[in-house]
Amino acid sequence: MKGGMNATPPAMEDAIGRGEAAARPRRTLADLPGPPGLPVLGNLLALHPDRWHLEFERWWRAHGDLFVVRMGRQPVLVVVDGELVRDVLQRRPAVFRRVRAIEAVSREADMVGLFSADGDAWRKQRQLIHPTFHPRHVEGFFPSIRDITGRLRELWARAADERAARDVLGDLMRYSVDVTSSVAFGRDLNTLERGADALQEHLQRVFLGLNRRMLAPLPYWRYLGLPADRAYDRALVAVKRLILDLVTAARREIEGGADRPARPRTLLELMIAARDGEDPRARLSDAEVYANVLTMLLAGEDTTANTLAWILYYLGSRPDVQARAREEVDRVLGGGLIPTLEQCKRLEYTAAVTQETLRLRSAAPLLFLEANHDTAVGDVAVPAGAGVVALTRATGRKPEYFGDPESFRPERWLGGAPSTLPHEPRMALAFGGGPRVCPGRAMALLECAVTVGMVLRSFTVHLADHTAPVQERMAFAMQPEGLRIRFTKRASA
Ligand code: HEM
Repeated sequence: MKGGMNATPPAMEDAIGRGEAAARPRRTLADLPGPPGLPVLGNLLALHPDRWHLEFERWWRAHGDLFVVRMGRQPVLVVVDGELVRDVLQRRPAVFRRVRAIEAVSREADMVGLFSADGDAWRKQRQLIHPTFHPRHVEGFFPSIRDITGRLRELWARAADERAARDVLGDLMRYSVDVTSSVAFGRDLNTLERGADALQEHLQRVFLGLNRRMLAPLPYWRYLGLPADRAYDRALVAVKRLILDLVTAARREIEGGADRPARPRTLLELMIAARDGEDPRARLSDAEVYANVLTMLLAGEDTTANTLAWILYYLGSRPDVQARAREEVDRVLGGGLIPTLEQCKRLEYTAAVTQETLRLRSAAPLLFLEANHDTAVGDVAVPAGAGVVALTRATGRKPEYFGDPESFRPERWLGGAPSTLPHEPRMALAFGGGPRVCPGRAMALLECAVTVGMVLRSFTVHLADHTAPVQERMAFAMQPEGLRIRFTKRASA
C-alpha cells in the first residue's frame, strides 16, 4: 500500500486549495482509539450480518468521533464529526471514492451507473443525469405516483375492512417498485395488485445478488458457482435483455427522423435525450442508460419503502404526532383523498415528520469510502487505499447538532418560534452530501408526502402489537423488522 499506516502524507493541496483548515497531520491511524480485535480477523467477527451498523454506532459511543476498526488486517477510519464527514464527502471524486468493491461487482454485471462509477466516468454521468431529476421532471412524474398511491389506499382500505394487521414494509416495497419502474422506464408493473411480476422477481434476484457480492469478504463466485449465483446470472441476462429493448425502442422514437422528438416521459427517455451544455457531443451510451435505469431501480426502491415504513412506525407509536399531522392533512386536503402536487408542497408538518424519521432512521446510516491517494482527515494521516466509513446517521444524533437527539421531535424542523435546542440541518446527512449527494431526494420526499397525506386522510394508524419490539435490520437498506400496522378507517374518509 502506498504510504503505509505510519506514513505522513504530502502537503494537503486538495484541502489547502479549498481554504479548509489544513493543519499538517499530527496523528496516524495507529494513534487512534478503537475496539480491540483478533490478530487476523480484526473486528470482523463482531459485525452481526443483519445489525452491523449498530455495532459501528456502539463503537462510536465507546471511542468517540474519530476511531479505527480493523476489517481483517486493514485498518478503516470511522468518522462521525460532522465537519469532517462533510469534508470527506465533499472531496469526491478526486480524493475519496466509493469503496472499490462496489464498482468491481457492478462492472461484472455491466452496470456501472451513477452510484458505482467513479472518477471521470462518474463526472460524465452525473453531468448528464443530474438534470433529469430537475423538479420540473419530477413533478411531471407526479400523476403516475398519485395513481399508484390510490392503489395503495385501496389495498389498505380492504385490510381495514378485514381488521387485518399488515406487513406494511412488503406493501411499500411493492408500491415503490411500481412507482420507480413507471418513472424509470414507463412500465407499470402493478405488483401492488397483481403480486410479483416476472421482471420484478428477476430484479429482486439481481439486487440481492449485488448486495451479497458487494459485502462478501472474498469474490468466491469467480471460483464457485453456487445455485444462488447461477440464478443471479440468469436474472441479470433477462433484465438486461428487457431494458436494452426498451432503450432501443426509446432511442428510435426520440432520435428517429421525422416524427421526433416525442417529449421525454420517463427517466430512461430523459437520459437518452440528455446533452451536456458544454460538450454537445457527450451522450450516454446504451450501456450507460441501461446501467442507470437499473441503478435508479436499485437506489430508489428499498430506500424509499423503508423510510415510509419507519414513518408509519412513528405515527403508530406517537399518537400526538399523528393527531397533529392529521389536523394538517385535513386542513390542506379538504374533501380530497389523495394530495395533489400543490397540496403536497403545503404539508409542512408532514414534511417535518419525514425529516425527523430520516434523521433517526436513515435508510443508509453509513457510507463506505476509500482514499484515492495519501491525504488527511482532520489531523489524521490517511494513506492511499485506506477505507473510510462516514457514519452519517450518528452525525445526526450528536447533541451539539440536534438537541435532545434521541427524541423524535418533528417540530425541530419547523420555522417559527426559535428553539433553545441546537439545530444544524446541514448535519442531517440521510441523503449523503457533497457532489455525490442523492439525486433522487426530491422524488423520494414527494413520494413520502403523497403517501403520508393519503394515509392520514383515510386511516388511523396503529401499531398492531405495542409489546412486540420493532428492530433495525440492515438489508439493502435499514429496515424496521417486525413492523405490523393495523389501519382503521376514519369516518370522514
Ligand atoms: C428516502 C429515500 C432515499 C434515501 C434515504 C437515499 C439515500 C441516498 C444516499 C445516502 C446516497 C449516497 C450519497 C453520497 O454518497 O453522498 C444516495 C445516492 C444515490 N441515490 Fe438515493 N436515496 C433515496 C432515494 C432515491 C431515489 C428515489 C433515487 C432515484 C430514483 C435515488 C438515486 C440515487 C442515486 C443514483 C445515487 C448515486 C449518486 C451518485 O453517486 O452520484 N435515491 N442515496
